[in-house]
Amino acid sequence: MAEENILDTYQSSWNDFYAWELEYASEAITSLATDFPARDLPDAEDSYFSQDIDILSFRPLKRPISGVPLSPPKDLPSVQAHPRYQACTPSNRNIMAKRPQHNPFVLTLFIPFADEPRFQSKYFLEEFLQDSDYEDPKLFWQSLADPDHENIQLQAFLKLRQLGYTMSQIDAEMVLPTTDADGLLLGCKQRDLLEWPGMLKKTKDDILVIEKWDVVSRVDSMLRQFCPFLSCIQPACPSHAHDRELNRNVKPTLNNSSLRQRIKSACDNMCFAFEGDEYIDAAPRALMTKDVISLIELLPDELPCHLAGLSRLSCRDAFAYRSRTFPSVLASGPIHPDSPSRDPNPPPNSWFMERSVIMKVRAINPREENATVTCVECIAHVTARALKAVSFGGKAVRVSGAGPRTRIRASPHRIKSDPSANAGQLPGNATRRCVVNVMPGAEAISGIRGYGCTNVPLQKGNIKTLEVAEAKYGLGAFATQSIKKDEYIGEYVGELYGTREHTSRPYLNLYTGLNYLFDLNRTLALDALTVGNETRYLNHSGENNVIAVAQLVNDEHRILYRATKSIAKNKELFLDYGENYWAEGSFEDYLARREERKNSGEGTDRDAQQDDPDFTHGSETVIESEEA
Ligand SMILES: C[S@@+](CC[C@H](N)C(=O)[O-])C[C@H]1O[C@@H](n2cnc3c(N)ncnc32)[C@H](O)[C@@H]1O
Repeated sequence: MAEENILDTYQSSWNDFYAWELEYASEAITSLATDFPARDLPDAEDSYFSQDIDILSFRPLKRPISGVPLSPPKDLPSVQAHPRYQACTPSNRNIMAKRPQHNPFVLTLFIPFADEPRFQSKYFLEEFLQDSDYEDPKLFWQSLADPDHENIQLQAFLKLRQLGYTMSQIDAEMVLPTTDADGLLLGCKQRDLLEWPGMLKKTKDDILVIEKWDVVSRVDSMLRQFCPFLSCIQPACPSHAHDRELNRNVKPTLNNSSLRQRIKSACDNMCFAFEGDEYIDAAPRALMTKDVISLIELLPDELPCHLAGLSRLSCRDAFAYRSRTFPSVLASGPIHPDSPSRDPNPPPNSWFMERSVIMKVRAINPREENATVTCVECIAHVTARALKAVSFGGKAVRVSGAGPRTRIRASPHRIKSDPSANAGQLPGNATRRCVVNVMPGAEAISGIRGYGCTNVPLQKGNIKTLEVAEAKYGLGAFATQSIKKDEYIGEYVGELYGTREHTSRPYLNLYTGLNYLFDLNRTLALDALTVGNETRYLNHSGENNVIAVAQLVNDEHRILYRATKSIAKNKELFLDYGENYWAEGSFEDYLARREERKNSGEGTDRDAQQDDPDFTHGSETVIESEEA
């Protein structure tokens, strides 16, 4: 009986959801199916779009789960698809590609272009298998987890709760995924579930009856599914890729001064780096709720900047509430003798202030020792204590006074540089001093040469709007306004991965004739095939009007596009891809080389590339320090 009721409830949730969702999805997709604007092109006859265009049409859903009959959805309109492009997820920043697994099972959902004989699926699968770093991997079909199911199952669960079923009764029938740690509620893949008319909304009471729906479980599940850096919402975020376990019942090991030592960059103007201990009493009491206290108790050594992201407090409030929760953190010196705050190479005391001051004192000549300058744009509530060890041009500077007209003095001894600044393959002499949120005047001095941080436009995201339209070589990027010489255009973003990983990508690129790979250096590449923005549409020309420049921003190696000459409105933007880009020739050349190697027992083209120190497959960049 219980099983029947659960099935019925599941069925009705399913029907309600799809009665709404198909129409919603249809509207959303129809609104995307716009025509590209027509342009007068010199070679319109070899237009890329003379090829067949697929028609995407919706079909009624099959029964998605055995035992749950569905009422057929109503017919939906056909939508004309864009020309044959693989999906491009708009993104304003790089994301880490999935790393190759040391796993005997290589999973695939489908083989792209499998119905086209020229594609040669067997070769693709050979390459695809090499994406695993396991010696003898085997290929498996992967079943697709539909995100809609989470919505429906959660809805059914809430309805059953309302009918008086307990969690263990629901679990016992095994119709819905179980509610334990790996089950429906805590294993939920989505943070934001869709809402539809008539759905049961989770009220505060509903949340309370779900035994594990407390802040500890939520944080725990977030740590398992998303970036371990709590305030970051990117799954598999490249900048914060480190493992972290959730500690329970732990006491803080860092006092406030150790926390201050740990901060390498301020999160915003409300960062605790700007506040002294006097703020602890001044912070508003009303915001210090039970959930906030649970969070602080759960993560007692978390930086306030991270706690702020999770608790939706300002960083300085998170700092104040931590100090109130654990009054011992006010003591000076490590709280425990083995405290991790005993960093052998702690960053300079006023690391953050160092950066803000550097940007404001551009009148100083870095070669001039003992010059006294006035810090004209220092943030008003900077304290003299925080400014005691600032540096400029590699020289330590002394500070006297505080506030907007703080005076700083250069002295001949060098300040110790941050030991992690050159970790990884970072370009040239790039440094990471230029952090934009703390430099209100930075845009004014973000010139190409001379004083200032050239990476500021990247950090600010001040991009030029580009129009993507049909061009001589497929789609191209066009200026929607005139762009001046040396102006910043945008950032080339994509999936970040090792040049030796994802060996099946180049095969696909050669087949489609569309290659969005961009070598960052000899070991790292960006691929905008499935994740990117308008800059992926810049075509190649030897007479380019744009160059790509590698820059370092907050520890990350990023690609900035800049105009090399003035570009009039409506003109196409071109980049010089460099010789290596075209080195592999056509798909047919590649297949012929491959056959030849196979017959002579020499292995694949990829093996040859691995042995070739000069092999690269992306565009070339200019490497530039972020401080000119
Ligand atoms: C980074 S994408 C540029 C955008 C591309 N046109 C599109 O439609 O998505 C690079 C691809 O554009 C095409 N392409 C760009 N410049 C070209 C050129 N000068 N000659 C021939 N093909 C070009 C090639 O197919 C190349 O793999």
